[in-house]
Amino acid sequence: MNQPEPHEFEDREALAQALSNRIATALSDAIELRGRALLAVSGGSTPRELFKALSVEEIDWSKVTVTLVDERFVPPSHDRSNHRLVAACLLQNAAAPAHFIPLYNNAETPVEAARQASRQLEQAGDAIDVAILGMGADGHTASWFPGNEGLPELTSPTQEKPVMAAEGTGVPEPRLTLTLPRIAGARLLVLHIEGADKKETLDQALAGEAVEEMPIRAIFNSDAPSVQLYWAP
Ligand SMILES: O=C(O)C(O)[C@@H](O)[C@H](O)[C@H](O)COP(=O)(O)O
Repeated sequence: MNQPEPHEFEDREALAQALSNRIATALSDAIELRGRALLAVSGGSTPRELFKALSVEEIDWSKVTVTLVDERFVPPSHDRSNHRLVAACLLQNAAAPAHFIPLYNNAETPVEAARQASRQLEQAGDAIDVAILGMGADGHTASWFPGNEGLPELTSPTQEKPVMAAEGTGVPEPRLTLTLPRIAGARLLVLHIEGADKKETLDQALAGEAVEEMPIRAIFNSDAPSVQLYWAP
């Protein structure tokens, strides 16, 4: 199992600032090299301050495409929508001109929505320049939930679909999620977690093997670049 490279901060504000600067530099480098940049962010509650810091970074956001690592199967007007969070906190200020690719769309089923989102993502570039992962207290990342019967497909190193539908026990709505090869292929892969409890969860994940119990292990078992771990208490 590959160990992450740790970056620890005294507080969450310092983390948000440092991580925002690092992402902005990586996006600028990608624009310089390839003329465009692709950023995939997670939702949930952790990244809110990071998004605000990132939204005022002075880079050429018109050349940046933002998408989601995962999404809840709800429209952007819903208060659990990750699209809504990103629109409110990240696609603002200097970042307003960025292009956004949603995973949720008007398709009737999550499977069809995933198919449509996959098509759009395939047009956005061969690899993600920066992917930011979060992690839940149960060891899930993206929408790869413990015990989900679709997990082997979502975390297969040979999965060709970039986006798939997913579910989790006790998770209120179906999900749409990037699959392992798309995330592991990111040029810069960051795990952003906060609080002592999540650090303990991560230590537990790094100490074991069973992906079905703690799906984040699939990342550390993969040939992803060294995961950059950003943590603050
Ligand atoms: O939509 C989501 O819920 C996610 O993208 C998910 O994978 C998230 O990163 C973790 O559940 C951590 O969530 P918190 O930051 O809320 O703890």
